Amino acid sequence: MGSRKSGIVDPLPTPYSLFTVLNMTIEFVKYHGLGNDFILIDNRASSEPIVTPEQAVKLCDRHFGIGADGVIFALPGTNGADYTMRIFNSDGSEPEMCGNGIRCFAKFLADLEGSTNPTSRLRIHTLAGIIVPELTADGQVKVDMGEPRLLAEEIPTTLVTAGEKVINQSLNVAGQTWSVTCVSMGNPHCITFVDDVAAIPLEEIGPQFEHHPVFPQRTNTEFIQVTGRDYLKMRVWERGAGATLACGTGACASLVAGVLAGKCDRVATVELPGGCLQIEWSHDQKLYMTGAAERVFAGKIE
Ligand SMILES: N[C@@H](CCC[C@H](N)C(=O)O)C(=O)O
Repeated sequence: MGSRKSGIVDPLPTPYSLFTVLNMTIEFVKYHGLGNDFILIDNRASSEPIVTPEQAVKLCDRHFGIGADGVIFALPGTNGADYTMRIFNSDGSEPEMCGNGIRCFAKFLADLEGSTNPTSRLRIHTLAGIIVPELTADGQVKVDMGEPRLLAEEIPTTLVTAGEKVINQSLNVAGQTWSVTCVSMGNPHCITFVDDVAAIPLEEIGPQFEHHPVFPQRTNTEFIQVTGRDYLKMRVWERGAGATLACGTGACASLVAGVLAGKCDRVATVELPGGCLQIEWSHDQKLYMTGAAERVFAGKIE
């Protein structure tokens, strides 16, 4: 930015205020789930997000905007659901689902509705289907995340032929062969087990997994170190958001991959840089994720 190389001057960023970008006043609340942070917008008066993907990129900017991994909209429910959740990643792309985001969403709705009922369960319509979060008595949120999908076309990936599963398949990334397992939680995940998660050069290899040609819709990538049959350490490179402090769908997908590989039990703690999630792959085949979601602050762009 603004640097001089061989006589070419790169343009400096054009200054902007968020109000000029949006051209309207917007109220928002910032939440995080284990440091995976989101701007929540009350969009109940309209069935389309009131912010465009391009505007969301600017809201998420950590230097010129509010700063977040994504923007989440609370829209009216459809097909019998109580609400609809839509989300834009910080690069403006729209994922099907977000695990940490839906816990924040449940807290946001409780705040909007003034509900403190610890047993309230909501049916939330997402692009990954109906997801059911529930506020627990200890202030956490437990989410019925639905069933994982394992077929190549459901991920989607071309790593194996349609109808097959990707379990411990070789994938060449950054000149290295990785053994990967792919799981969809509505959104795509590529999981690889490593001896030491701390040693993974995430910023360097994360983008190479994300944009690998075998993933036509890109992918989220999880690096997992198994430290016990009920304890996984995870680092994540998220599609459309980069290295984040946590990923709820990624933690669920990683537990499934661990069970399929015979490396862990069906109930485990997943430790992420931002904290821990409790994940269960129940015998009804559904994933249940339990963890924190915290309100950070409320604001108004004007
Ligand atoms: N952080 C989220 C996942 C958000 C979506 C992801 N970046 C994608 O594009 O699929 C989570 O907690 O699940």
